[in-house]
Amino acid sequence: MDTVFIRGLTVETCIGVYAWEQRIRQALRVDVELATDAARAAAGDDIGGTVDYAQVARRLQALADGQSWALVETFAERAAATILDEFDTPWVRLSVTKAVRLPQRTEVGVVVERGERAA
Ligand SMILES: Nc1nc2c(c(=O)[nH]1)N=C([C@H](O)[C@@H](O)CO)CN2
Repeated sequence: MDTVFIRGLTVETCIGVYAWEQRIRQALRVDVELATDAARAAAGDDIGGTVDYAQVARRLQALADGQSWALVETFAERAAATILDEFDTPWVRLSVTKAVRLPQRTEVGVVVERGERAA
């Protein structure tokens, strides 16, 4: 199985379980891997034969812009479902990372994997 990936995409959204977090926007780092057939795309040398990672990145920012969330899990789940629904891929792994103070600056987050991964 081949993958297209996006690493280190920063999106801003309203996210957090505390009331103060629902009044601000915070940055999330999103890393995405999605299944594709790189040989098919390469044979035609055509963006139509693969998933356009630029379109995926724009869609994820639009999702982040359009709603507020309590949990990073919720954003990750919705982002994975959106990719499977709207792009030509059967499988996605998506990692969402948030910077917090615990009390020192720490990265936290979640990884979800959805769909069927071909052999
Ligand atoms: N499993 C999770 N635990 C926590 C989350 C979360 O989204 N998933 N969120 C918070 C707070 O919003 C925290 O990030 C504020 O700094 C705490 N635990």
